[in-house]
Amino acid sequence: MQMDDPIDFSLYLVTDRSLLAGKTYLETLEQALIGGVTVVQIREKDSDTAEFLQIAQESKAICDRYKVPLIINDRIDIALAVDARGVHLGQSDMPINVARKLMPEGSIIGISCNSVDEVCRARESKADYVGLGSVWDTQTKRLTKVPIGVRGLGVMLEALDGSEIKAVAIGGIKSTNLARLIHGSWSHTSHGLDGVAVVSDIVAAPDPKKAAQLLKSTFIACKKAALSFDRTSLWSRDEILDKAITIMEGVRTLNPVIHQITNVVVSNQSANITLALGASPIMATAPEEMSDLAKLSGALLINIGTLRAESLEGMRKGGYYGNAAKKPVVLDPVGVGASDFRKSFVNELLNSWQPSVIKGNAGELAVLAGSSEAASRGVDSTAGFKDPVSFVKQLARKERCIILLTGETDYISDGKRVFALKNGHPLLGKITGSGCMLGSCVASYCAAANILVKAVDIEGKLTRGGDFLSAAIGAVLTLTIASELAATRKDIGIGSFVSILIDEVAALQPETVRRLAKVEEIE
Ligand SMILES: Nc1ncnc2c1ncn2[C@@H]1O[C@H](COP(=O)(O)OP(=O)(O)OP(=O)(O)O)[C@@H](O)[C@H]1O
Ligand SMILES: Cc1ncsc1CCO
Repeated sequence: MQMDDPIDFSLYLVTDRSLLAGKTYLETLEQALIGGVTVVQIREKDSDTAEFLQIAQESKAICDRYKVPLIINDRIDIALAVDARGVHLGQSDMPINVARKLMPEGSIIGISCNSVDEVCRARESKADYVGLGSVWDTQTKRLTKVPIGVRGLGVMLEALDGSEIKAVAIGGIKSTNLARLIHGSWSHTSHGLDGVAVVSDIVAAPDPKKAAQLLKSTFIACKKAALSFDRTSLWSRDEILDKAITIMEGVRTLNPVIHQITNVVVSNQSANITLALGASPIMATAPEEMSDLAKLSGALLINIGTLRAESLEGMRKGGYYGNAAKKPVVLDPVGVGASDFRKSFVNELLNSWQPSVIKGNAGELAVLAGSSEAASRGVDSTAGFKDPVSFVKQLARKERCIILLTGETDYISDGKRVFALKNGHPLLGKITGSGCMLGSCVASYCAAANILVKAVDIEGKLTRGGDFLSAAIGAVLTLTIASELAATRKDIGIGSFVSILIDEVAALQPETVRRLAKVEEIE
């Protein structure tokens, strides 16, 4: 191992002797190295110099044996004394330019950053890597700053675009939340993490080798899957329409169970439209049954329309188990702009799991994107975007999922391509829950799409297992074309429209969809 060999940051172990579970510190370190840790940082916040030095020397000898670089937290004197590969600094430790002068040429200097400003300063000071965190709340460090969550990492990574600086996330990272971290942190400019820093999931594990192996393989698989999001489907508009129709027929023959955690206003009409599509609804909210339902169902819809504090646990677990079971999860952030409660709730959910599709009206999606451009009042959108095409594309890239923006024209993007769908009838805007029913259609179509490709695509299942772009397009076409047919009925009014719409969905023929579809790709 030479001083100028590039460091593999993928699994960065930060030590903490207070968390050891049975094994000695050195045994734990060695097991972690055998398990695949790629870089080690010795953090000894409570040791005196002599003890720190001894730990560092012993750690260095073991790391050398496994050809893994050693980094010392904060103490440049200890780093020099043991000939460590580098130092890791906090914001209130020695400035990087001073540390650079003290350390031998070619040393690695990293710094902890909690904000975009700190990342920009690290970039100006020419840090070699940044430790971004804390991602989640953690027991291993007394947090002085609010956790940034996975969705706060993307903007920090974006601030490193065009630089060679590596980035690792830190804070509460475990094998169980790693998938969410990798996907959710990806910036809309396609900048991903170079690695993850882990403390307790390895140090406090009964089997540190196994823990490290699991973290490493999960990191590699998730990074590969996250990269696959950048591949867009190459099908033409007509092929996508064919696929949407195949999925429509697939729902009718496969009858997938669609688990829906939805609002109390629309629960009944959502269950009925799911049946009309040919799928089988189960409306269930108890956190205790989320794991079983994820295995049983083909997809999950999470709609926050009538949120309560008690809803959080079920929705958090639902999405988590949905991801774990590789089932599509559709998020409908109804009225997210109406209150801070809804906003922080959705943020919390998106920090816990990866949606496959997010659907919403302009007001809702503007809030998710942190944009003030589109206005809303309660659950209704009152104005749209000047440039909906770029908006959906950017948001799809940021959230790394399909975005469906509803309105008179619906826009659907996978982050690369955008389709505009112009079917529908003004009566859809007059009834309550048309968007919510559309959420049920999207979840049903994603379930069928996921089953239809199951054998083909093993990677990237988290967000891209099925052809969710075609599924979302098919779902919109089904509801909106059915609405056009329903509206032609004699004496139709707001009340009867809902029932007739459900009848038309059940009776809709694939040829009718093909004939009436107004889908165009926007270049
Ligand atoms: N004026 C309209 N003309 C045509 N289609 C419409 C119109 N208004 C809504 N739609 C269709 O209705 C579906 C639901 O979209 P909408 O934007 O109304 O959802 P929403 O605001 O979330 O609804 P809700 O909050 O009532 O559930 C979309 O597919 C959209 O195309
Ligand atoms: C009216 C309403 N209020 C909360 S959810 C809902 C259904 C339409 O979004």
